[in-house]
Amino acid sequence: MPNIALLPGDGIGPEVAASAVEVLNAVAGDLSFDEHPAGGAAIDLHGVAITDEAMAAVTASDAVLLGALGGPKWDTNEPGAVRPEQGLFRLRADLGLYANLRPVRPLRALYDASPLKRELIENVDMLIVRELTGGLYYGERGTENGRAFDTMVYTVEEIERIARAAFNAAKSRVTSVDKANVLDTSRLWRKVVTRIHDEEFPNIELEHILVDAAAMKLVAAPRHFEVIVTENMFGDILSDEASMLTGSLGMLPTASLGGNGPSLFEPVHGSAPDIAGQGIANPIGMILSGALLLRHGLGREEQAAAVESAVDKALEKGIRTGDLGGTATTAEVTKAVLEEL
Ligand SMILES: NC(=O)c1ccc[n+]([C@@H]2O[C@H](COP(=O)([O-])OP(=O)(O)OC[C@H]3O[C@@H](n4cnc5c(N)ncnc54)[C@H](O)[C@@H]3O)[C@@H](O)[C@H]2O)c1
Ligand SMILES: CC(C)[C@H](C(=O)O)[C@@H](O)C(=O)O
Ligand SMILES: [Mg+2]
Repeated sequence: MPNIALLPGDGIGPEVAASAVEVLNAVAGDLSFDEHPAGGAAIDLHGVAITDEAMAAVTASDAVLLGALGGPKWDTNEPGAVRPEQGLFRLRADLGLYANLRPVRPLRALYDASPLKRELIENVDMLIVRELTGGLYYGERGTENGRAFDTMVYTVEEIERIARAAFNAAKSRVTSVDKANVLDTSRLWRKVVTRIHDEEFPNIELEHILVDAAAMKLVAAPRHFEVIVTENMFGDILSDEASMLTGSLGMLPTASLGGNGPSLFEPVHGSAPDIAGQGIANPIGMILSGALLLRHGLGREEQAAAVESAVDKALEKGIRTGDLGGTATTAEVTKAVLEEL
């Protein structure tokens, strides 16, 4: 019986996590869920964003399902203060999850929900491979004497392994996104990605694009992209931008892979404090994260595909939450997906 560590988190996290659990239980009857507070919920209870006990349970689990962490209640500008996001950083780092896969597949039923023209997004099938345990998020930082600093560090080994993850995921083309006209880390990134390509993946086409131009091209010609590989913060920003090809930030799932233990699955979106507690959050990004958990976390391709197909069919029938221009509640969308399963 696979044991799933469930970290619903804050804001809409628990609302959408409940939907994903319902769907996972419907498609796979043999999962057990072991729930722990994380983020703001853990700060309120224990004063830390994730406890050592929760980390031990997570480490011993078969896969981790996370809702979202954070919110205005715990926002502070005090340097060194405990913040909900620290729970996320500890999970990613301690589990060694350096490869964050963010698939962007606009569904036909939602072409009209995107602010982009239909002819631009038709047949887009993109994967953003975001480096997740390096760069600015994990560099030395500080605030002192009226100045603050965050440092961006990448090692050759960190770039090699994320490059391999991207080339392995690609059928024909990888676009590496950097800022090599400015940053030393990006110049190293470009050099290492090129070497891994030339030595190990010569049959895949490799191109390099600067991040500012990539941000433009993502909305001007999204079909151009198959696999995008990029450093931690560029990947964070570009994936929220890319979510609008699908109609809403609430649509995108992610898989964080690469460690020796369990992998972690969470939607791209955050705790959405502006709509939390109303039962109107879009649960699809979270439900699709459950599908990625079945596929990458438990090796259950058939069950993963069944969830994805149920989501497609439910949306084809017209049900939508407010972020997609509809009026359905989280529970109604979840029920519609369950009916298609
Ligand atoms: N992985 C995570 O846990 C994660 C990710 C991103 C942000 N956050 C945190 O969440 C908090 C809020 O951040 P934010 O407002 O910048 O980003 P957000 O992703 O929470 O919300 C941005 C906008 O998108 C909407 N939205 C997001 N998900 C939605 C959904 N499922 N259905 C409908 N609408 C949805 C929100 O209502 C909001 O208008 C912050 O504390 C941030 O640090 C956490
Ligand atoms: C909450 C925040 C720290 C996080 C990140 O930047 O990694 C989120 O935006 C994400 O995309 O998972
Ligand atoms: Mg983000």
